[in-house]
Amino acid sequence: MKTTGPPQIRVEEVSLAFPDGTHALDDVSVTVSAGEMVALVGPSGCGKSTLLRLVAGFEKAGMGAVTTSHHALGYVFQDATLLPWRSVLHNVELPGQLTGVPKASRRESARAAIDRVGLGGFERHRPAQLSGGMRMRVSIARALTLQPKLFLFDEPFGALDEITRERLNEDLNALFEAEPFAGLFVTHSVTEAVFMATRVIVMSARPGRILADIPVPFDYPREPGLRYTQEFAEVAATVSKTLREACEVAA
Ligand SMILES: Nc1ncnc2c1ncn2[C@@H]1O[C@H](COP(=O)(O)OP(=O)(O)OP(=O)(O)O)[C@@H](O)[C@H]1O
Repeated sequence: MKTTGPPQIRVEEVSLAFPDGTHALDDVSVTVSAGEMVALVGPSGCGKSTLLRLVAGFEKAGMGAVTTSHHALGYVFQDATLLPWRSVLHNVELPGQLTGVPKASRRESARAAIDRVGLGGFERHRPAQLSGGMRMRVSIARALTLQPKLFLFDEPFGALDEITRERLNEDLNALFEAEPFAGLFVTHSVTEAVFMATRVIVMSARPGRILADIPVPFDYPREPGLRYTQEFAEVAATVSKTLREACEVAA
C-alpha cells in the first residue's frame, strides 16, 4: 500500500449559495492528499458536482477557502465529451494541442495514454465507432496526457452497464496504484465507492454537509473478488446505512 503524500486539495469550511438563492454547500471541509482516492456519495442534488467545480476553480465559494496544489488537473465527466469528427488519437491529443505542446511530443504522450487505458489499436477510430465504455476510456486517456496530480471524476461510469463499469473500476484502480494522484470521485454506487476509494465521504441532502468520512481499509491491488468478501460487505453496509439516513431526511 502506498503512503499518502502532502495535501493536494484543501477545502476549508466552504459554503456556497448560487445567485438564485439555492444553498448548495454548507460548511464543507475536505482534504485530499496524493495517494488518496476519496469517493463522494450523497442524495441527488446535495452539491457533489458543485464541490468538484469549486475544486476545479469553475465556482467561487461564498465563505471558506479552496486551495489546490499548482499541478495539472484531470477532470472526467459522466459524458465522455469527445469531438465526434476527430479520431481517438486526435481527441486524446487535444489538451496538448491546446496548450501548444509540439506535435511529435503530444502524439507520443497520446499514444502512451491510449495504451494505458487498453485502447491500443483503436487510435484511428471515431467516437461513434466505440462502445460507451471505450469512449470513457478515451476520455480518461485524454486527461492522462496532462499527467494530473489531481484527478476529479464526476460520476464517469454512471451510464455504463454493470460489468463494463466494474472493469473500468478495476483499470482505474490500476492507474491510481501506478501513479498515486489525489482523486475525488463522485458516484451514486456504494459498491463502486468502496471498491475504488481510500475513503468515502457521505454528504447530507442540500445544502450539502459532510455526514461521515469512512475509511476503506483495503490495500491495492484490489482483486475483483474483493467485492464478494465479508470485509467489503461490512464497509459497504456502513456507507449504505449513512447514505440511507441522509436520503430519508431528504425524502
Ligand atoms: N448554476 C446553478 N444555479 C443555481 N442552482 C444550481 C446551479 N448549479 C447547481 N445548482 C443546484 O445546486 C444543487 C446542487 O447541485 P449539484 O449538481 O452539485 O448536485 P449533485 O449532488 O451533483 O447532484 P446529482 O447527484 O443529482 O448529480 C442542486 O439543487 C442544483 O439544482
